[in-house]
Amino acid sequence: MGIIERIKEIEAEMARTQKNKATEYHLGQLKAKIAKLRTQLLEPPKGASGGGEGFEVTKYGHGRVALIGFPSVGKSTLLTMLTGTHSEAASYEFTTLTCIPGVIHYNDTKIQLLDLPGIIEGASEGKGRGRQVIAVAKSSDLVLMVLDASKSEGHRQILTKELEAVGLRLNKQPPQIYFKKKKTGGISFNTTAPLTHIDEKLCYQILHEYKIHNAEVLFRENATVDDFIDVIEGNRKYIKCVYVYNKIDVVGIDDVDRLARQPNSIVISCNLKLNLDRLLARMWDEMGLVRVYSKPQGQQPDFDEPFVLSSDRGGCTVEDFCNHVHRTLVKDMKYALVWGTSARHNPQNCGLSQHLEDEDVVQIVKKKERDEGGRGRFKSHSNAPARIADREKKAPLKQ
Ligand SMILES: Nc1nc2c(ncn2[C@@H]2O[C@H](COP(=O)(O)OP(=O)(O)OP(=O)(O)O)[C@@H](O)[C@H]2O)c(=O)[nH]1
Ligand SMILES: [K+]
Ligand SMILES: [Mg+2]
Repeated sequence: MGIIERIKEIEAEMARTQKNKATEYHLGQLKAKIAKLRTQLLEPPKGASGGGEGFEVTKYGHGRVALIGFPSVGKSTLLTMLTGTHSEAASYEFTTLTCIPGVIHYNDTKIQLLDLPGIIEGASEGKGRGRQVIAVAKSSDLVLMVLDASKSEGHRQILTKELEAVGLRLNKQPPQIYFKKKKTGGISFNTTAPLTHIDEKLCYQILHEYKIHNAEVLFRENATVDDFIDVIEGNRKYIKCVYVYNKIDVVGIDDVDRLARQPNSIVISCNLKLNLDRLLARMWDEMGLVRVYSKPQGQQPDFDEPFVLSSDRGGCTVEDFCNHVHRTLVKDMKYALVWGTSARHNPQNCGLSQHLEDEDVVQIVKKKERDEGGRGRFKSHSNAPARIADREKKAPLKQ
């Protein structure tokens, strides 16, 4: 029997099994069995080299966003509208057959947007080009799940399930569970929060299923069986997802209103160019990018060329900023002067661990240099983002 058939069989058994206290342990074990099989399914066949032809696109810009959705929901139309890069759009399904990259220029940053072939139910098991498409989704910082506002609302659940089946976790934080395999010593089980979904015995059973007999387990939150399995598997990818309902030009206002109120959702129409600005702003917010302007001593900062940091990737402390500018800067820094929302007063004298916020201005004072001690001040720069100009009015940027 193949892996997919075995997964189906276990799923059927789970569906037959009533959920109650007596079956809880058995169900937990079945969940672990499925998770193990799915992981096997994802392993590339022996001797295969990569696989996803046409799908390996080089990363570019400050972040990557993938367009995921059923066929003909308008992914390619959207890519063309947002990036100006043409991607063939047509009324028949599977118009797009590979990964088409485009670039969004927004807030002085560049975001790579990837158009992809449509995926269908069963994608996670290799139907269509599902596996390659999902691999691209996994490599992204944000998924835009494009949905057709006029089609079944079940599509959202089906696609979410497909992505979860291959280890993607949408709009979720990693579970607060410490887990470490050991060589000896048996299982040590501790918890700092009351557990209502799982108990020690069930944890042991799941670990047994994984043939793990020595490990340290610490639950720091009221996590579920699924959370625990995710932590054991360890290969989960936690990624943000915005559900984009396109084609609202063909549905009634009541439907538009209902869809717009779904969690993490936005409604748009490519045909009528409706709400595309809001989509861009939303995307920007979700990416959590932090623009930092570098100020050379005694000069204006260059407000056209931010250094772009990210709290999700690489971090956004003064140290991360230094590493962006030059690899020896951390070593040479005496302290940093920071203007902006992260500063308690302007400028604040900061160390390497200071967390920077979007549109902060940073001057690195090197060990050998003497800081200018309040000489000169910023003139508001013609291209300066409004927030910085405002801030300057309130608290002039000295130094
Ligand atoms: N009514 C309406 N039609 C749209 C809208 N956006 C796209 N379409 C149409 O939907 C059809 C499919 O668009 P595509 O951009 O090819 O969709 P896709 O998701 O890239 O499709 P595949 O590549 O085949 O998966 C085309 O006929 C588009 O003109 C919209 O906002 N409203
Ligand atoms: K199409
Ligand atoms: Mg397409």
